[in-house]
This record gives sequence, structure tokens and C-alpha cells, in this order.
Amino acid sequence: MSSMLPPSSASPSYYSREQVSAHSSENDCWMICHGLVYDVTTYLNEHPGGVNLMMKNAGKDCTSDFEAMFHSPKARNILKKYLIGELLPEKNQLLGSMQRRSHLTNNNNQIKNSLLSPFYSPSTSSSSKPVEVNPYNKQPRVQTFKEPQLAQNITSSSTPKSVMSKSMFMDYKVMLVQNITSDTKVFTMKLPSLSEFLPLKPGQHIQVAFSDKDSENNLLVRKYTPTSVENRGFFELTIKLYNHGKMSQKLSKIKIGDTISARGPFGLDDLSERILNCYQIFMICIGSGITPMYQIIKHVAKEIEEKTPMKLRHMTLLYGNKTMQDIILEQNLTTVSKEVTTQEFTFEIFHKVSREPQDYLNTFSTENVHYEAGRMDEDYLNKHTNDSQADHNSCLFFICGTDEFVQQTKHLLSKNGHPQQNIIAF
Ligand SMILES: Cc1cc2nc3c(=O)[nH]c(=O)nc-3n(C[C@H](O)[C@H](O)[C@H](O)COP(=O)(O)OP(=O)(O)OC[C@H]3O[C@@H](n4cnc5c(N)ncnc54)[C@H](O)[C@@H]3O)c2cc1C
Ligand code: HEM
Repeated sequence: MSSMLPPSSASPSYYSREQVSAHSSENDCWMICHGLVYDVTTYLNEHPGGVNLMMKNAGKDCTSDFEAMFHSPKARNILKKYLIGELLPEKNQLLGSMQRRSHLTNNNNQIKNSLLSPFYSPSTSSSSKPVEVNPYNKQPRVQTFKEPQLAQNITSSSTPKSVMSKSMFMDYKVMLVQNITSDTKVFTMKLPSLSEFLPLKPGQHIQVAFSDKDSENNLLVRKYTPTSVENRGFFELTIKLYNHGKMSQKLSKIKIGDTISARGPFGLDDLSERILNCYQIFMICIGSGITPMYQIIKHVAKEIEEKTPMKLRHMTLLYGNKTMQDIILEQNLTTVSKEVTTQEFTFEIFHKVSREPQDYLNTFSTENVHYEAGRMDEDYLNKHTNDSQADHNSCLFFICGTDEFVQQTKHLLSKNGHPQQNIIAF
């Protein structure tokens, strides 16, 4: 391990080249890549290109060496795990830091990796404007406001107590806005500290607010489920925008550098234990109802990667959309399914697509990912949920969608004898 702990929220997340150069040994190795600072100490011995090449760059800027070799999207994702801060810009270099971050994605894999990436080329965002520059000698600015009114431009001079509060809305700077389907955007927001996570358990959500004179208490509030899990320094919201939706209209105008107010987390108690201790999970959702499911899927994937002992053997996602274009997070889901499926564990995805012909859908199906034409009706749900080898007590069901969809699905599952306490609706 590095001799120096990652910076706490009280220490700066910005380092000078001199500070980085002090960490140049095998026991304590930092590197700069595209203006960001990484503590790669624990990765040195795992590096497929060897320790020696890494050590040549210890305490230095490895950008040109890193780019001179082919480094895959996987390598760029690995790198993100070790992010500890940003390089203090030298004089006359106060450009938006977003511009230095596109190395963490691979052009051919932009959509595929985008949701895994906090740092994405701004060219895909709704705005090409450079981001506002942070005052690099301070903590990132956090504006707060108390209900019922949004406070205007209150700048916190002290370090925030927490990265998010349940009682008070805090402002988060938008680092990135990506269109992932014709009506769905991913908003990536910076946390006040690069070293901290959003304290979110699987299935929990946050509230987003905008001041709005037509809403109760002049505040428009909606719930959203972050799709990023345990990422240091940022969080992501995946939001389907409706033409006439009140919040949708506000969010459709958001661009890089703006702020979004949020508080939380709220919702269900920690489901982690229940998830890992059942035999099979069924996730049944439509449209943007995928967001809590994705959170659960990522949670399970992480536990599998960490070899956490678990009884869970099967994960089944039944996901309904109108067209192929509407499927949110499709690539990400397919990737996770491939990654986690082994002889001991399966993750199968069943896409139900109501407005595409079956022969077209057949071209997409693979071993674990199936595409079927039609609506998610009773027969379809019965076929999949009654198939399980497991007894009813060891299956957990998660449902998310419109109220009508949730009620109908709950009713059907109860009718089929599944205990109420095993049916969880978001
Ligand atoms: C716990 C929880 C978590 C949520 N997480 C997410 C999330 O991660 N991502 C996300 O995109 N949404 C999520 N939602 C839904 C979100 O809170 C809003 O309801 C949604 O963004 C619409 O808000 P709006 O103000 O734009 O629309 P509104 O002004 O509230 O509604 C206007 C019109 O939009 C349409 N509409 C609104 N919601 C739906 C819907 N669900 N299905 C079909 N049509 C609809 C209808 O035509 C409606 O009449 C979540 C909801 C809950 C309860
Ligand atoms: C700083 C963090 C780094 C990470 C996380 C990283 C990660 C990786 C990964 C995952 C691979 C396997 C191939 C791939 O998936 O792309 C790889 C290969 C390689 N890396 Fe790095 N790398 C880093 C830095 C460097 C640096 C500074 C160099 C210096 C030249 C370097 C040189 C190489 C070489 C030569 C290979 C090819 C190995 C082979 O195929 O034999 N890497 N790296």
C-alpha cells in the first residue's frame, strides 16, 4: 500500500508536479496522466506491461508513454480506480479540466464505456463550451440551500460535512452530459471530494430539485436512482426526458458546468444481505425503470469480483421497451452479463420489445441476452418467473415502471404464490 492515504475531504484534491514527484518508489507510486493524478502503488505488480515500465514513470507524467502503447478501454477503466486528484494547472493553463480527460474513453467504445466513465469527451455533450475552471487552491465549490427555497449562490467556505445530505439540498457541478438514447441522458456530477463515494445502498434513490414558481413551495422535486455505484468523486443519473415533463424540461437545458441540486439518499433499507442470500433474483422493469435494477446488477457484479460468499446463483432481468433504440444501458447490461456469468452463476437478460419484428430481434440474441417481440404481458411473466428451479421463498423480485405496471406485476406474482415480502417495488 501507498504510505500516504488518499486525500480525505479535508485535504486538497489538487497536487503540484513537485508533490507528485515525492511518490516515486515501488511502495508509494503516483503518476500524472492527462492532468489527473493516480496512486498506482497497488497496481504496479499487476501491470501486464511489467513493473519496470511503470517505475520509469513513477512520480512523473506518464501521458505520452501511456498513449504511445495501445491501452484498451479496460486499461482506462482500471486507471480510474486509482484516481486521487488533479494536477494543479501551471500558469496560463487554466483550461477546463474536462478537456484533458478524454483519454479515459476509447473513441470506438464511447457509448459502451460512457456509463462506466466519469470523464468523457465533451464533444458528445449538449454543450461544447469549456467548463468553468475551479479555483484550484480551494475545495470545489459547494452551494447549498434550505427548503423550501433555493439559496442563491451561497458559497460554502468550509469543507462540506458529507458528500450529500438528507435534509439539505446541495449543488453538484455537472461534469458531463451524454445522450445515450433519443430521449435519455446521463448526467455526471462531481462530488465535493474526489476521494469520496455517494453513500448509496442498492435500490436507494436521491431527490433532485429546481426552483420553480409553479410548484409547491416554489420547488420542483423528483426522485432519481444513481446508476453509478461506489465511484470515487462523482455520481451519475440516467434520466429519460419526457416532452411535457416538468423536470424533464429543466434537465434538458442542463449543460456542462451548470449545477444540479440534490439530497439523499432515501428509500429502502440496505438490501445487500437479502440480495446475496437468496437463490434467484428477478428484475422486472420497463423504460427508465432500469435504473434501480442496474444499481443492483452492478452491486452483485462487484461482490462477485470481490469473491464475497453468496447463495445467489441466478439473476434474471426482464426488461420491456418499445423499440431497440429505447433500450437504456443495453451495452452495459450485455457486458456485465458476460463478465459475471460462470458455471456457478448466471445472469440472463430478456428484452421484450413491443414495436420491432421478431426476425429483426433474432439478429441480436446471444447466449445470455435474448430479444423477443411483444409486450410484457401475463403469459410472458408467467413463463419466465415460473421457470425457476428455486422454491418461492428463495426468490426475490424487484419491479420498476409506471404505477400501473408495478401494480399489475405485483398482483400477478402474489397470485402465483410468491410471498409479499419478497416482492419489492421501487
Ligand atoms: C424511486 C424513484 C426513482 C426514480 N429513478 C429514476 C431514474 O433513475 N431515471 C428516470 O428517468 N426516472 C426516474 N424516476 C422517475 C422520475 O422521478 C420522474 O417521475 C420522471 O423523470 C418524470 O418527471 P417529469 O417532471 O419530467 O415529468 P412529470 O411532469 O412528472 O410528468 C409529465 C408527463 O411525463 C410522462 N411521464 C412521467 N413519468 C413517466 C413514467 N415513469 N413513465 C411514462 N411516462 C411518464 C407522462 O406523460 C406525464 O404525464 C424515478 C421515480 C421514482 C419514484
Ligand atoms: C498508469 C497506469 C497504467 C495502467 C492502469 C495500465 C494498464 C495496462 C493494461 C490493462 C494492459 C493490458 C492491455 C490492455 O488491456 O490495454 C497494459 C499493457 C501494457 N502497458 Fe500499461 N498501464 C499503465 C501504464 C503504463 C505505462 C506508464 C506504460 C509505459 C510505457 C505502459 C506500458 C504498457 C505496455 C508496453 C503494455 C503491453 C504489454 C504486453 O502486451 O506485453 N503502461 N497496461
